[in-house]
Amino acid sequence: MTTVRDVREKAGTEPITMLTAYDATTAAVVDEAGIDVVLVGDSMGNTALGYDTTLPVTVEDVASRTAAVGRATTDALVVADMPFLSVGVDEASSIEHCGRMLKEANADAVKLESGPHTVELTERLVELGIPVMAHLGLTPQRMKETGYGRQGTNRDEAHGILDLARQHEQAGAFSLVLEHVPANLAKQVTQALSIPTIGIGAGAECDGQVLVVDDVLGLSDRSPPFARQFGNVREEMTSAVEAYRDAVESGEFPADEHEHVQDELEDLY
Ligand SMILES: Nc1nc(=O)c2c([nH]1)NC[C@@H]1CN(c3ccc(C(=O)N[C@@H](CCC(=O)O)C(=O)O)cc3)CN21
Ligand SMILES: CC(C)C(=O)C(=O)O
Ligand SMILES: [Mg+2]
Repeated sequence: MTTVRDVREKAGTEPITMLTAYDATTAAVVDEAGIDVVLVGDSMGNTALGYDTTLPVTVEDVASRTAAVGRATTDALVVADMPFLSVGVDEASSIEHCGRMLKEANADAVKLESGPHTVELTERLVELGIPVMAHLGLTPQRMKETGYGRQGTNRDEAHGILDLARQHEQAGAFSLVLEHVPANLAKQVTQALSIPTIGIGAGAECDGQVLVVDDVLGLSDRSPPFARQFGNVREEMTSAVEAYRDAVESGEFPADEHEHVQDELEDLY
């Protein structure tokens, strides 16, 4: 069982591995492969749920997927990614939504897309016993405002990210995702913090790395420029489904070994 303490203590020692999963089958594969952290990402909006963005994803979507992932996971830490507007609107509903992930969905921690508005909230959640992973740089829930481009590309923006990183560490976050920022910014944030940084499109100097599992497997129709495809699962799936279709259409499936004949059922009429 990986704990938030294990993850925190890995900072500056061995690399932390994190991948998303949105269902029990995929989570079992990720867990058995020895990945440290399974993130039930709101990227399920773009992947499992078929939306164009993460914005329509609900607390219910993340809670039910987190519960499924948790049932299939024995070793990895399970982190629920809080969807758009589930936190930050007001303190009480933010705490309630995050609390549901631990109480109902059995998550080990929550991740919040962070900003100036999540510093006090992070402190309050941690105080209540809800571990928080922070997330800075590209925060896709703000895509209407920022687009999907690289963040922290000028000194002002970079200082803003470094500052917020420090504030979230101070507030008690146990780790920080840095998304789509220059490698030299991610390196300096990593050096400035004692909690681990987990990068996605943030260079090699973070304490860990995360990617969307569909991108890693080769399941996505579109992937960000920073992702790497490590397999061809979509091709594998396509060839299996086509082989099934061909076998049914040709009468080759089901064959004798897949059917059962009961003697006394001959001559029913
Ligand atoms: N499958 C998948 N993988 C992801 O990594 C991912 C999701 N979905 N959904 C949620 C967010 C969205 N992400 C994205 C999506 C697109 C770019 C991208 O194409 N960036 C280009 C174009 C920038 C622009 O449009 O301005 C770039 O060059 O930065 C980056 C991150 C990362 N996340
Ligand atoms: C890519 C990670 C960091 C994420 O937030 C997600 O998958 O939703
Ligand atoms: Mg997310």
